[in-house]
Amino acid sequence: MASSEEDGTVEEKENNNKKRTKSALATAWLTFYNIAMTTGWLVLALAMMHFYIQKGTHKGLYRSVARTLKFFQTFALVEVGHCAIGIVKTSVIVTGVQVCSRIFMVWFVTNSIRQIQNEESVILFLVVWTVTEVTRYSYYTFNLLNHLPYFIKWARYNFFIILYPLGVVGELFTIYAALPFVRRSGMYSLRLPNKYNVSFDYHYCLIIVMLSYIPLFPQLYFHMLRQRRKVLHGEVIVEKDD
Ligand SMILES: CCCCCCCCCCCCC/C=C/C(=O)SCCNC(=O)CCNC(=O)[C@H](O)C(C)(C)COP(=O)(O)OP(=O)(O)OC[C@H]1O[C@@H](n2cnc3c(N)ncnc32)[C@H](O)[C@@H]1OP(=O)(O)O
Repeated sequence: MASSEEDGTVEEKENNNKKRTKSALATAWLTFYNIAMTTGWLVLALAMMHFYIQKGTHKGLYRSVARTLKFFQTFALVEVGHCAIGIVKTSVIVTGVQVCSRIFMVWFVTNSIRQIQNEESVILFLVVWTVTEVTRYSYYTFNLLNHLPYFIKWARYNFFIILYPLGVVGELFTIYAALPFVRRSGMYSLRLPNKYNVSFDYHYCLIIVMLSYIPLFPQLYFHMLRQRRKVLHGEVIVEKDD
C-alpha cells in the first residue's frame, strides 16, 4: 500500500518535471522566435525607410524588400504549428486564416505579378503589416520576459482597430489591380482540354478570395476586439473551441 502511494507520488513528480521542462523549452523557443521576428520586421521597416529617403519614390520599394518580406512572412507558418501543438493559446483556424492569407498575398499575388508591384496599395499593406508585426512580436517578447511596458500592450490592442481595415483595403486593391494581368496572361490557370480533364481559372479564384474577405475578416476583427477587452479591461471571455 505504502509502496503504491510512493509510486504514485514519484509518477506525479516525474510528470510535473516533464511538464516544467516542456514549458521551459516552449518558453525558450517562443522567446527566440519572437525576438527573431521582431528583428526581421524591424529590418524591413528600416529598409523601407532607407529606400524611400534615398530614392524619394515608392517605385521599386517592393522589389528592394521582397526577399526579407518573403522570408519572414513565410516563416510565420510556424505560428500555426504553435497553436496546433498547444504552446500558445490561440485558435489554429484564426491563426491559419491570418497567416495563409498573408502568404497568399505575398507569393501568389504580389510576387507573381510584377506589373502590380509598384501600386500604392502594395506600399499600404506593407507599411501596415510592418507596424503591426513590430508591435505584435515585441508584445509577445516582453510578455514572455515578464517586463511588458504598458505602451506596447496598449499599442498591440489599439493599433489594430485602424490598421486591420487599412491592411484589408491595401490587400483588396492589390488583388483588384492584379485581375486584368491575370486574365490576359492566363497565369496559374488550366484550360480544357487537357490530359487531367480539369480546368482552373486563377482569375475567378482571385475574385473568390476577394469575396471571402466578407465573411472572414469580421471574424478576425471581432476576435481581436474580444482579446482587447480581455487584456486591457480584464473581461473574462469564454472562447468556443475550434
Ligand atoms: C489560401 C488563401 C486564403 C485566402 C483567404 C482570404 C481571406 C482572408 C480574410 C482576412 C484577411 C486578413 C488580412 C490581414 C491583414 C492584416 O494583417 S492588416 C494588419 C493588422 N493586423 C492585425 O492587427 C492582426 C494581426 N494578427 C494577429 O494578431 C494574429 O494573427 C491573430 C491570430 C489574428 C490574433 O492573435 P491571437 O494570438 O489570437 O491573440 P493574442 O491576444 O495576440 O494572443 C493570444 C494568446 O496567445 C499568446 N501568443 C500568441 N502568439 C504568441 C507568440 N508568438 N509568442 C508567445 N505568445 C503568443 C498571447 O500571449 C496570448 O496569451 P495570453 O496573454 O496568455 O492570453
